[in-house]
Amino acid sequence: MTRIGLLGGSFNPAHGGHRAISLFAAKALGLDEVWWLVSPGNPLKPARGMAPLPARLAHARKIARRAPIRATAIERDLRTRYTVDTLKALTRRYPRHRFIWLMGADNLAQFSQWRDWRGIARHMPIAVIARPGYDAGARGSVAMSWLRRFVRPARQSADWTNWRVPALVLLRFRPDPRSATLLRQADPLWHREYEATRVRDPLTRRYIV
Ligand SMILES: Nc1ncnc2c1ncn2[C@@H]1O[C@H](COP(=O)(O)OP(=O)(O)OP(=O)(O)O)[C@@H](O)[C@H]1O
Ligand SMILES: O=C(O)c1ccc[n+]([C@@H]2O[C@H](COP(=O)([O-])O)[C@@H](O)[C@H]2O)c1
Repeated sequence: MTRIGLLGGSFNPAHGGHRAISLFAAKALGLDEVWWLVSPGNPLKPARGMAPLPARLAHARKIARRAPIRATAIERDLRTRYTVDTLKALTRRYPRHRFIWLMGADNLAQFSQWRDWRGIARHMPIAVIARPGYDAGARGSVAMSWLRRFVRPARQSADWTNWRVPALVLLRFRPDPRSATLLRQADPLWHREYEATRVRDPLTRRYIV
């Protein structure tokens, strides 16, 4: 049984914070791999200012190098945009893998706006990673008022494959202030260097265009 953590995101661009939280979650949860699901387009975010998918994937693959992290654009292949649909499709496609959904506290704060968010929680366990500036908002969020009753102690994290869903664990991690917003402010054209890059998806083996 392969234990996989799924970190969905725009990765516009990927950064060391993604890598650090993934390695931390992998250790805390005893994961074999973390898959970064580089989104073709977050349904709640405007397409404007979003770098092309091949550039985001190529850069994510670079940031993930030499770590047990696979950056993939598999949602393009699955033709899913909403996380609930992606998770169902992935568990169908990989029946021998066990998956846990990973997200930063900023995503938990808005989680109740996601399509069928309770369905996501019923489908697989969730691990939320602390993020500077967002932890209070996450704790007081609409989603948390329902999820609170399913919270598991962090000291039991490694046992997540035996949890009955819904199950949520809050992972304390040394605050990591890095963000894609800050990187875009510093260099809005960060994706320029990937214009002519051909990038192959490590899971589907297809070239992403
Ligand atoms: N520094 C961080 N600490 C904790 N979680 C993080 C951090 N950076 C990103 N994440 C989490 O990684 C996932 C993907 O993040 P995303 O690609 O949106 O990057 P971001 O830095 O949050 O981007 P943006 O600033 O554009 O919103 C989300 O679940 C997000 O909460
Ligand atoms: O399914 C939804 O309704 C939904 C709404 C907003 C965001 N998401 C997912 O949340 C993940 C984080 O997105 P982002 O843009 O905040 O990095 C990414 O996998 C998105 O597809 C999903």
